[in-house]
Parts: sequence; C-alpha cells; structure tokens
Amino acid sequence: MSSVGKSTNIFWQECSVGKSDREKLLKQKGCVVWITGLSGSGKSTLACTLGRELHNRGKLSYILDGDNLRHGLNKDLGFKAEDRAENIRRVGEVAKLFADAGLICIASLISPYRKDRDSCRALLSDKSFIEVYMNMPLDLCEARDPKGLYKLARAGKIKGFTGIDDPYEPPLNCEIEIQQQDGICPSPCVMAGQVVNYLEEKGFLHA
Ligand SMILES: Nc1ncnc2c1ncn2[C@@H]1O[C@H](COP(=O)(O)OS(=O)(=O)O)[C@@H](OP(=O)(O)O)[C@H]1O
Ligand SMILES: Nc1ncnc2c1ncn2[C@@H]1O[C@H](COP(=O)(O)OP(=O)(O)O)[C@@H](O)[C@H]1O
Repeated sequence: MSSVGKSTNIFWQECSVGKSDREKLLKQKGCVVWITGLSGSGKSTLACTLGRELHNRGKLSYILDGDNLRHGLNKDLGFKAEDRAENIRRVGEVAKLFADAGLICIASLISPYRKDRDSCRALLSDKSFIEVYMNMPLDLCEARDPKGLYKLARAGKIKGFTGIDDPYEPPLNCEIEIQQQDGICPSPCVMAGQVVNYLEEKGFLHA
C-alpha cells in the first residue's frame, strides 16, 4: 500500500507482460526523444521528419506535439510559468508511458524551463531520455514566423512570448544539438539523420 500525491491507499499492479517483452515484439527499445527550442526553431519539422524516417525503417514512434496537445489533454493550460510547468509535467508522464509501451516517443515542445525538462528526464531510466536542443538564433525564428506570433508579440498583442518577454533556458547537457553550419540551417532530412544516427549508435533501433 502506498501514498502518492493526493492519492492514498493505492497499490502498484504488476502484469506478466513487461516493457522488454513489448520491445522484443517491436524489435526496438522504448525511449523519449525530447525536442526543445524556441517557437519557429523547427521542432515540429524535425519531429515529423524523424517520425517518417523511423516509420520507413519499420520502427514505431509517436509524436507528442505541444501545439497539438494544447487542443486536448492540455487545453486547460495557458502560458504562465505554472501552466507551462504543468504542461511539461503531463507530457513527461505521457511520454514515459509511451516509452514503457516500447515506442520511440518524440515530444516536441518549447519546454523553456530547464527544471521542468530535467524533471521529465528524471522520470525515465538512465539514457532513455534523449534531449535534442534546436539551437537556432532568435533572429532566424523570428524571420520565419510561420504563424505570425512573433509579430504579434513584438506589437505587444501577445504577452509572455518565449524569447521576447518570457525566458528560454538552453540545455546544459543535451544529448543532441541541432545548429546552423556556416550560417545555414541543416535540411529537415539532415536534422532527422543526426537523431537517427544517435538512436542507431545507442542501440534503440534493435531489441
Ligand atoms: N506566449 C507564448 N509563448 C510561446 N508559444 C506560444 C505562446 N502563445 C502561443 N504559443 C503557441 O504555443 C506553442 C507552444 O506550446 P508548447 O506547449 O510547446 O509551449 S510550452 O512548452 O508550454 O512553453 C507555440 O508553438 P511552436 O511555434 O510550434 O513552438 C506557439 O504556436
Ligand atoms: N531545417 C529547416 N530548414 C528550413 N526551414 C525549416 C527547417 N525546419 C523548419 N523550417 C521552417 O521553419 C518554420 C518553423 O518550423 P516548425 O517546425 O513549425 O517550428 P516549431 O515547431 O519549433 O515552431 C516552418 O515554416 C518550417 O517549414
């Protein structure tokens, strides 16, 4: 019997089919690829390109995209610090479940606060949380501005926009960093290739 948060008198239920059984079935290892970076840095582009590349290789992945989750699971949350923290906490817990199911879970959220990302890392076993930092300059993200949000933020029509009047804390020890080479952003395929190579090298693409 245990007590967790507000729940008391709860019991952990074990089942005979476990994570390693599912991993054998899927011929891969469950993990979380956590993509963090400014709005417009290319998180969703990398997530989708990576998802496609893994699919082509016969590997099962699932994308948890911040924008999409805010249409459902997280629709009660806004962008103040506590809401962002709760957003990341929930997605971290969901990502952990997907990894336990044996999938390569690709989470793409701004996740601007280091403490919140580190709490998600702490939910996973050693090495199965792979933090990918989209290290793109604010100028580039702002020039892209595909949703026109930077323009609105600069005009004061959105308050607390990450990178403008809300902080982004870059990772200190991420597993993968995606950045410009000689002032040019790598193509989506090259970015995804960098992550696939990492997954391959660390043995996640085999049971
Ligand atoms: N104030 C503010 N700051 C940052 N972003 C904002 C804001 N308001 C709306 N949006 C839009 O919401 C998307 C980010 O959602 P996330 O869940 O990833 O954000 S967070 O991790 O909780 O910070 C983000 O999507 P991306 O551009 O794909 O990053 C924006 O489209
Ligand atoms: N590697 C890339 N090269 C060129 N354009 C890119 C690249 N990655 C993303 N983009 C473009 O930048 C914009 C923002 O990308 P997106 O993936 O939506 O960013 P985010 O999810 O971080 O907000 C989109 O218009 C997208 O097509």
